[in-house]
Amino acid sequence: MLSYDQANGHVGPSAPPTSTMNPSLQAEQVPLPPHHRHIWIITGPAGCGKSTVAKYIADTFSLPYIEGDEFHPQANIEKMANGIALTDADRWDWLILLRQQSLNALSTGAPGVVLTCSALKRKYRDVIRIASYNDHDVLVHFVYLKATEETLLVRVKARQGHYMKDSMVRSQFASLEPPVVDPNDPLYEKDVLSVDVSGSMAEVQQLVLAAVNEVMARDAYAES
Ligand SMILES: Nc1ncnc2c1ncn2[C@@H]1O[C@H](COP(=O)(O)OP(=O)(O)O)[C@@H](O)[C@H]1O
Ligand SMILES: O=C(O)[C@H](O)[C@@H](O)[C@H](O)[C@H](O)COP(=O)(O)O
Repeated sequence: MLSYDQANGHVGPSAPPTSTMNPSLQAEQVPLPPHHRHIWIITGPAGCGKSTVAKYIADTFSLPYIEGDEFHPQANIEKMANGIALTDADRWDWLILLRQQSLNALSTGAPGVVLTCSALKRKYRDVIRIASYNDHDVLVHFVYLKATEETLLVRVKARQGHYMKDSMVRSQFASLEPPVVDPNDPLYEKDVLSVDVSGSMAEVQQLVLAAVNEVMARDAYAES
C-alpha cells in the first residue's frame, strides 16, 4: 500500500505499511473542479527508470505514452552522445514541445497521458505546469524517481544501446534540483510524488501505481 512520509511527502519502501496520506493531499482539503484529464510526467536523471515505469503506468491505465527522448532535436542527441550536457537553451524548445505533445494527446479524448522527461530543474517543471493554465480541466502531476548517483551510475553502465552514457550521470546530478516535497517548505511543489527507486523494478512499479491510484481516488472524491 502507498504510504506518504508525513515529514517530507516522500513515497518509498521505508515508509510505514498503512496509507498515511500527507495532510496536504487529503481530498477534503483539495477542492478540484470536475472532469480532469491528467498529465503524468515521470521524471528524474538518466537511468532512474523513467521509460520502464512510464510504459508500465501507460499500459496499466491504457493511456498514450510519450517518450520524451524521441522529441530531442538531433543536435541535442549528438551533444549527449558526445558526453556534453545540455544547457537551458538546449532544453526550452524541447520542453515546450513535450508540453504541446501532451496536450495533443489529451485532445484526442484520452483521460490522461504519460510522459517521460528528466525535468531536472524546477523551472523546467514550470514549463510543463503551464499545460493547465489555459485549460483548468488538465491536471499536471510529476512522479519524481529518486535515486542516488551511485545507483544510477550502475544502471546506466549496464544499459545497452542508449546514447546516454554513464559519464552523463554526474552532469545530470549537477543540474538536478530535486523537487521540494516538504509542505512546510516555502518552495514546496505540491504536484510532485517522490518515489524511492532503490528497490527492484517490480517494487518501484507498485509504489508508483499506488501513488497514481491515490491521486486518482482523491480526484474522484473531489468530483463526487
Ligand atoms: N528499480 C530498478 N531496479 C533495477 N534496474 C532498474 C531499475 N530501474 C531501472 N532499471 C534499469 O536501469 C536502466 C535504465 O532504466 P530506464 O527505464 O531506461 O531509465 P531512464 O528512462 O530514466 O533513463 C534500464 O536498463 C532498466 O532496466
Ligand atoms: O534515458 C535517459 O538516459 C534519459 O532520459 C536521458 O536521455 C536524458 O535524461 C534526457 O532526455 C536528456 O535531457 P536532460 O539533459 O534534460 O536530462
